[in-house]
Amino acid sequence: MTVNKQPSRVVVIGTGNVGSSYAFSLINQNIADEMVLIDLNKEKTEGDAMDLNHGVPFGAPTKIWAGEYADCKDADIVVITAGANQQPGETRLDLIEKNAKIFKVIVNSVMDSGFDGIFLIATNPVDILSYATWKFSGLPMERVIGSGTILDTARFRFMLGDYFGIDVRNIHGFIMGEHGDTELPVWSQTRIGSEHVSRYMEKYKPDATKEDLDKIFVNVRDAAYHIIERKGATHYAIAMGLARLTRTILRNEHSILTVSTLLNGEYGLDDLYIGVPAIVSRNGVERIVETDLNEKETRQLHHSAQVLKEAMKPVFEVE
Ligand SMILES: NC(=O)C1=CN([C@@H]2O[C@H](COP(=O)(O)OP(=O)(O)OC[C@H]3O[C@@H](n4cnc5c(N)ncnc54)[C@H](O)[C@@H]3O)[C@@H](O)[C@H]2O)C=CC1
Ligand SMILES: CC(=O)C(=O)O
Repeated sequence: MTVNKQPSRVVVIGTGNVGSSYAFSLINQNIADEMVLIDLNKEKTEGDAMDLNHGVPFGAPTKIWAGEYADCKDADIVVITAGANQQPGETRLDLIEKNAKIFKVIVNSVMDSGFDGIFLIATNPVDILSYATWKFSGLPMERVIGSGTILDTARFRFMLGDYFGIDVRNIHGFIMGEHGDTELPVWSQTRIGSEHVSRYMEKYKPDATKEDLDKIFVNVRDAAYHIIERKGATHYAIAMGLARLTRTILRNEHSILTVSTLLNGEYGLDDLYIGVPAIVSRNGVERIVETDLNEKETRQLHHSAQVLKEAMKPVFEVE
């Protein structure tokens, strides 16, 4: 039998908490044929590559090495998880100046290799750095994808599942907007199985209250602060979310995920990256699925966009 399929290659730039957890998720889920690790700290990537390679016999055949920017040339996906993370009390937007500078160098180095694939961005503030990557790279918008509110949506579904005692896979709801303090829960579209959440409460959980749901959202929004206070960083859940995104791209799954993508008039907004439900496939973002929002949700989304646009200004100072 002749196997002539090109191996799929993922390059991870920034192998700190998030990047190394992502690499670990990827080999555990048999998602890519090749994985290249790049970091300012070359010794660490060498150590990570050795350690991960020693796990391959327990998992799937993946070729892993500590690489160089030249390795991005043949990559299907470059995932950027490099840069500063939040210290206790810091917001994601506080990281903009430091990380925009780092991104200018990284994105230029990737593009100099001849890279022509898809960027996945996780570094914060993720919406602004996704926009910056789109600008710096010159790639079409569908091939620059931010992790957006995939993690917030996962937290929302997990916490609602926990509250209602229902399998998280039957909780259908999402968080939109900035991956940060101005994000919003889309209650008008939140369902438990086939029932709208408010109808489900009336029928099956009369002791549930709107105040409880409001508290759940606050815990979702502030989850990163709660985790960072306790352990200094968050990384496992986002790593699994990035692996999910990688899989939907490499396997052309056409999944609807709340990624950060460029708006061009959708929701009455344009020229910014922000978290919205979109179909993701082998071509990247196929289409934004413009969901019906009620008046309050529309107002909240516009507020989130306004805060992001204001915070985006320093990105252009490093251009
Ligand atoms: N989008 C999301 O949902 C999430 C985003 N994050 C963000 O991910 C980012 C990374 O967080 P951690 O992994 O905890 O940080 P970390 O400090 O553990 O790792 C960052 C890595 O980037 C490397 N790095 C810095 N500058 C570089 C450059 N110019 N080239 C190559 N490598 C470089 C560092 O050497 C380090 O290994 C942060 O911005 C954090 O806020 C974290 C969790 C969730
Ligand atoms: C750090 C971060 O962005 C998060 O855990 O949501």
